[in-house]
Amino acid sequence: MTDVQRVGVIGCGLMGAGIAEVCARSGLDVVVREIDDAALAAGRARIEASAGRALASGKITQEQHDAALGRLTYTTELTDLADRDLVVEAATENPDLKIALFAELDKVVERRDAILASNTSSIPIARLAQATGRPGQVVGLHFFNPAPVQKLVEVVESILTDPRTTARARAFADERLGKTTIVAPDRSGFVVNALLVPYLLSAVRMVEAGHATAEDVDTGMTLGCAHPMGPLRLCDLIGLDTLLAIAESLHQEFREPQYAPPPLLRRMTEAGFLGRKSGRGFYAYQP
Ligand SMILES: CC(=O)CC(=O)SCCNC(=O)CCNC(=O)[C@H](O)C(C)(C)COP(=O)(O)OP(=O)(O)OC[C@H]1O[C@@H](n2cnc3c(N)ncnc32)[C@H](O)[C@@H]1OP(=O)(O)O
Repeated sequence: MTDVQRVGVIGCGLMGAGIAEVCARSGLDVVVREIDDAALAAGRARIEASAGRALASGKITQEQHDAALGRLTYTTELTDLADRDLVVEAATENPDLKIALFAELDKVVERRDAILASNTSSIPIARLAQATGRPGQVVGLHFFNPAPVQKLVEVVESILTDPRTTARARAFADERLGKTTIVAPDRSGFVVNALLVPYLLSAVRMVEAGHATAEDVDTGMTLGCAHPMGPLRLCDLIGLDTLLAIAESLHQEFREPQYAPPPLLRRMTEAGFLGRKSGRGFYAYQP
């Protein structure tokens, strides 16, 4: 059984918002922390839009919708996470930022056996753990986008993680959030991205080389292989900046050409074509 009741979520971008929503819809008390008021308001709007969508499609009742939103508190102060049983960090994929956050969290979170988790998809959990005085309590909880829809959570155990923390993190995600967990190694890409990213990068290279259009690649994979969405739409959903960060991390770790980010991915990211979240990636999106 899980002993987690009070959850903190750091970062309310694509992933943080989804994770906070999943936790609130599972009956947990959730404090969401963002860096400033504007980011907080944007994150809140993201959560409310997604919960509204679940309500409109009949997935949840009006009562469940209202109760879930009522369980969320928004703050810009990290100290408001002091009484949390579990914190999931879902800030941008910047190692220095995350290391600094874990060092601060270590000072702030009062319960010494609280679980300090990261949703990182590319930064070693052991590196984050070492920024704290309780490395055994640090674990990866890697959700998939959109978090309210995708059933999987990778639980990433570092060489410093106490196996009891892994077991508690799994119980939390399996029993409390109703997800299915797999235990993944603390190496870049874990399990899913190690397989998925070379495929996505291959699709970008195909478009870059003029081998096929984005539309044709996507139609090929949705209708030919029954994938729910084609690889270029999926790049746009993940965010091209996030995909670039993951590819760079995989390439740095393994030095294999399959992980090398194609120049087109870099140029698009530099130009601010980040996919759905910026309104333009391989496709254009309505705001
Ligand atoms: C990069 C990493 O580190 C890890 C990753 O995240 S890798 C990315 C993993 N994700 C994927 O591979 C996504 C693959 N795609 C899909 O699963 C689906 O295409 C999709 C769920 C995104 C959209 O599904 P769809 O059938 O095309 O669209 P749609 O009918 O609008 O949505 C299906 C359901 O998902 C829900 N949904 C879609 N997008 C959502 C979102 N952003 N937030 C919340 N719910 C969402 C909808 O409400 C809908 O629910 P109902 O069936 O109850 O109505």
